[in-house]
Amino acid sequence: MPPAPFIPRAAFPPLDSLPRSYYLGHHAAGLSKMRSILSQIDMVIECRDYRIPLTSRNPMFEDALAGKERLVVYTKRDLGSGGSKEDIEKRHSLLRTYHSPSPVLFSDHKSPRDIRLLLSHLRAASVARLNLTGSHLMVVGMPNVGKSSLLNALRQVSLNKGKAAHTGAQPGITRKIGTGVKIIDAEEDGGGSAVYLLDTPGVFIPYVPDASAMLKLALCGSVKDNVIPPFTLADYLLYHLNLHSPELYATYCSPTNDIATLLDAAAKKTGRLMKGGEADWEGTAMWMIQRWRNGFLGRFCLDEVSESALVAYGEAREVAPRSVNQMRKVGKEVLREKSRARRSNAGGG
Ligand SMILES: Nc1nc2c(ncn2[C@@H]2O[C@H](COP(=O)(O)OP(=O)(O)OP(=O)(O)O)[C@@H](O)[C@H]2O)c(=O)[nH]1
Repeated sequence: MPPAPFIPRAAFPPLDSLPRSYYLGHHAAGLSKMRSILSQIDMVIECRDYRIPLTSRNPMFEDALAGKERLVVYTKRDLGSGGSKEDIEKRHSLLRTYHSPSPVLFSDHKSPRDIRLLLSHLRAASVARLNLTGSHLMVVGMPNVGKSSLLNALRQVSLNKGKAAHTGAQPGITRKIGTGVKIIDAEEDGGGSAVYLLDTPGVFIPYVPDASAMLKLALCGSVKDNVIPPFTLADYLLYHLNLHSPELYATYCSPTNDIATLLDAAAKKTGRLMKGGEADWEGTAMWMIQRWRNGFLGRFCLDEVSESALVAYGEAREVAPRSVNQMRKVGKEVLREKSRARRSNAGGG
């Protein structure tokens, strides 16, 4: 008798005890500073992660930076662009319509073509502004979405200059708003004034109401890796790998819905063993998550981008202003709670 076909999990088990916040002091301070300098800014570039186009939206930006010319850039395009050309074009077209009238661009920071397209958009917008003192732009987005990498890439391709901003694989590398960095030189004969870009710290959402959204954000690196246990995150990754193709981990084991089986097999194969020969689950889970983040374990989106998903998302957005206020309240409470805990730790120890 042939073996029964493998059936992936249709849903990830609910995790009520999962942390739902990663709102830090420098996030709140960064957002407040952005608000205070907004009048000096001509355009906001809002970065979102291509793998989670809906989940990486931070409604607080829309609230705090409302009324400014806005460009949406989907970063890390290369990490989510598996699938057919038609599928990718359909996804892009849906996202463009969804954000209209704000323009939308997709970028891989290592693709000179993507960066040149972005530069020509920024140059055209700057020419239209007729601003003799130069255009001043600000890049915003969730932690680790790729803001500083984008700034460096724009500067490198446009001016052939080295890194101006620190980047890293963990969130929170940029913690303060510095000064604008030139990314486009002024051109003579009315060709446009110089363009400066201001990097900002990533800002997380004070409270993520949906556990699966928290898992997606953590898997994409918006949350520090000690917030969600690596075993849970690897299990969530396995859930998505199975929805795409169990072939993605075929070098380690046959299709499975059991993360322990996959971690045991991968640990054995890669030598991630502890004393006594037992598999190092935590180390192997982290290694597997990094492999996916670097594009070596499938390149796919975690958010579904379809007409119906966008309609459902748009309906949820209708209530956004109220939720933003609620989120702010929860965010403040989270910060208060943290400082209370710090004080009582200091007092007790
Ligand atoms: N594959 C790929 N990786 C990217 C891309 N853009 C950024 N990265 C990587 O993503 C990680 C985070 O990039 P950063 O530019 O530091 O992110 P950030 O948004 O400035 O982070 P914060 O400091 O938390 O605000 C780094 O490891 C980058 O190399 C991209 O387009 N493709």
